[in-house]
Amino acid sequence: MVNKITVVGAGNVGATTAQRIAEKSLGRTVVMVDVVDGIPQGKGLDQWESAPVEGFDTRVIGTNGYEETAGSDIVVITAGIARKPGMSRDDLLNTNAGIVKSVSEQIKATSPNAIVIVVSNPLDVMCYVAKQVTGFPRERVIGMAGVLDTARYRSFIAEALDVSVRDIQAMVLGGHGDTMVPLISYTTISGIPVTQLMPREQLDAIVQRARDGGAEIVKYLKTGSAYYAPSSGAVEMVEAIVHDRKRILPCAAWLEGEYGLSGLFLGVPCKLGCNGLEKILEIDLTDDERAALERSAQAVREPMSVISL
Ligand SMILES: NC(=O)C1=CN([C@@H]2O[C@H](COP(=O)(O)OP(=O)(O)OC[C@H]3O[C@@H](n4cnc5c(N)ncnc54)[C@H](O)[C@@H]3O)[C@@H](O)[C@H]2O)C=CC1
Ligand SMILES: O=C([O-])CC(=O)C(=O)O
Repeated sequence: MVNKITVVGAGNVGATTAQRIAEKSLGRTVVMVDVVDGIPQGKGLDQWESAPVEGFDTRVIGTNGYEETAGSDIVVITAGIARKPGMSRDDLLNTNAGIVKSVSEQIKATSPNAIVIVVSNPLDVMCYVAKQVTGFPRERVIGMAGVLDTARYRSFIAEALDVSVRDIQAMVLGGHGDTMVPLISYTTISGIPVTQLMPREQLDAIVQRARDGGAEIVKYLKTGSAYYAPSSGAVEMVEAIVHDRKRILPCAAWLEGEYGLSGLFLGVPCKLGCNGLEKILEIDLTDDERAALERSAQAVREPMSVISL
């Protein structure tokens, strides 16, 4: 385990992330920070009181300031507003850019060596804000979206084929929005190409459902967006880093020429280990997949261009 993991934002995603980190004993201490007085303190205490039953020794604390977060090994940023029915993730842009900017300034000042995992939406642009404001190298600013989008895609395929989710290998690349790029050519069931087990029409419907996966939950919840699967996604990345697993996971990474793209965050296959982003894998894509990735990049560049930092 590492010494300290901070989760900024003690709302739905943040609090669930903190509890999952504690239950997996990934850090000696988990610090939850939020601007609302009492919420991180109350949730942190409540989580710590679950420790004797769950059997973890990770101390969970909540605070409104950054003193207790000083020297964190990993910081997960979940601060920001969530969308409601009828909104796109880009509708959160201005509000969340301000929030992620102020959070990033605090992280830079108090945890200058941290690896930052961004969750706040619109994800790819918020990663850019965090990287610009902290000035951290790209190895230490990584976005969570691909793991979630892929988990949704995998869960739908497992359900349709009535097989274990464990046996579905897949990757969803691109931005975390309507233009995300599920890679059918790399989707296998224990090594068997999915196209051998499912008619193309059914697969296309699953791809579309995965793309709309966030909106599907928003429609049900009405007051906010998904948090169980998103927190699982963030914690899978934390775990890969804490245990130096060298996992290959789809994450938002700052591109410097990979896939012919530069100067933006986009979901690509990444190797995660104790140094954070250790490598971006450049895999072969079909012409359609490459074109879809380029469209997705364009959809990230547009909101990026209107924010001022
Ligand atoms: N990347 C992804 O795949 C996903 C991203 N999200 C995004 O994560 C964010 C959080 O979602 P939820 O937890 O459901 O929202 P929430 O509303 O339940 O929690 C957000 C929390 O952030 C806090 N906050 C606001 N400003 C802050 C600041 N300056 N410092 C610290 N805390 C601050 C709020 O007080 C609130 O407790 C949203 O932007 C949402 O769109 C959610 C799910 C998946
Ligand atoms: O849909 C949203 O706004 C939250 C999110 O990013 C997701 O659940 O994929």
